[in-house]
Amino acid sequence: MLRKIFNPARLSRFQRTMVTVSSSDALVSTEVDDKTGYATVTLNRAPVNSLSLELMTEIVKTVDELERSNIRGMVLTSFSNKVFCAGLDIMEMVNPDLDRLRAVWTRLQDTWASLYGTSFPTVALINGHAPAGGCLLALCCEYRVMCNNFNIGLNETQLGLAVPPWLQGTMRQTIGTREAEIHCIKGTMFNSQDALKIGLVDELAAENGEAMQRALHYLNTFKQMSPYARSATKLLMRNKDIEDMKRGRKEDVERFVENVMNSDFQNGLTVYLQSLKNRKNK
Ligand SMILES: CCCCCCCCCCC/C=C/C(=O)SCCNC(=O)CCNC(=O)[C@H](O)C(C)(C)COP(=O)(O)OP(=O)(O)OC[C@H]1O[C@@H](n2cnc3c(N)ncnc32)[C@H](O)[C@@H]1OP(=O)(O)O
Repeated sequence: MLRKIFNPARLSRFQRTMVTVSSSDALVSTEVDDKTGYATVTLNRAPVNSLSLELMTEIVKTVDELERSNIRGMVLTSFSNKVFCAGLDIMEMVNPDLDRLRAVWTRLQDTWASLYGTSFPTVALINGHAPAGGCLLALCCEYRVMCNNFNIGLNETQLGLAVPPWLQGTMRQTIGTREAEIHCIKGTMFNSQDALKIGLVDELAAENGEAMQRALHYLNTFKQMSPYARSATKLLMRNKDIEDMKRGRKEDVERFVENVMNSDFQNGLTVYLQSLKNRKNK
């Protein structure tokens, strides 16, 4: 069954919808161009947009609001021109409170489902590094434009985390089964050129302005197309994955909690955090 379908009857409402901008201290800010109907959603959590419970809650809220306002497309990007998103906030996993840890994983599932299942077209403008959960955000979008000289990939296994089945599936869909298996297991991080070669991203750009032009070009390809046919086709392709995730979500949360509470994982995390700091001090 289709979960959400673009409703052309609601278009007239959209045409009256004007520019929306969130407050300057918001974790996620949104601007809608009233001429094109395209929203630019900017992740705004300094320094590296790591996915805390609060940031993920804002992402889900933003996508839900955009879904209700009938925009014609969305570009997801970062305030920083160095890091698109550094993945899950590692601090959420250090000696965590169990209820909050469960909420974090549940919200990551929600973030994936809402971004992956938008009726409108989505482009990730990857203007910085995108490890793990950062790569996940990009994979949820339909199209990926990446700036040169950054890294992207699902490096969870390098951190001692297993990649959940729904995230593996999104990777499989993007780069194919064989490559997804190899690179999820290895936890490969790709530089921009290699990410393009393997199909993890669709286009490269020298800088942000060019990346935005390429992102808008993708959105413009749907200008003359029936929004109904477009979104119905997308959702018919994606809804089964979302339903599958929802069916197994409780077990998925418990696997994550077990993984994180394991003492080897906690020890590894301390070493990993220290290695991040040492790298910085070099
Ligand atoms: C079968 C089912 C099993 C269930 C189990 C499931 C588990 C699967 C999990 C799958 C989902 C996703 C998981 C994740 O996302 S884990 C997080 C992975 N992220 C990383 O490894 C990124 C680490 N960071 C970096 O590599 C670099 O910081 C980066 C390249 C992103 C940027 O480098 P840069 O030099 O610009 O910045 P700094 O390294 O100096 O960082 C600035 C400060 O930010 C802190 N930082 C960085 N990343 C994170 C993070 N992810 N969380 C929290 N904090 C982060 C860093 O320590 C610096 O802090 P200080 O200024 O205080 O030193």
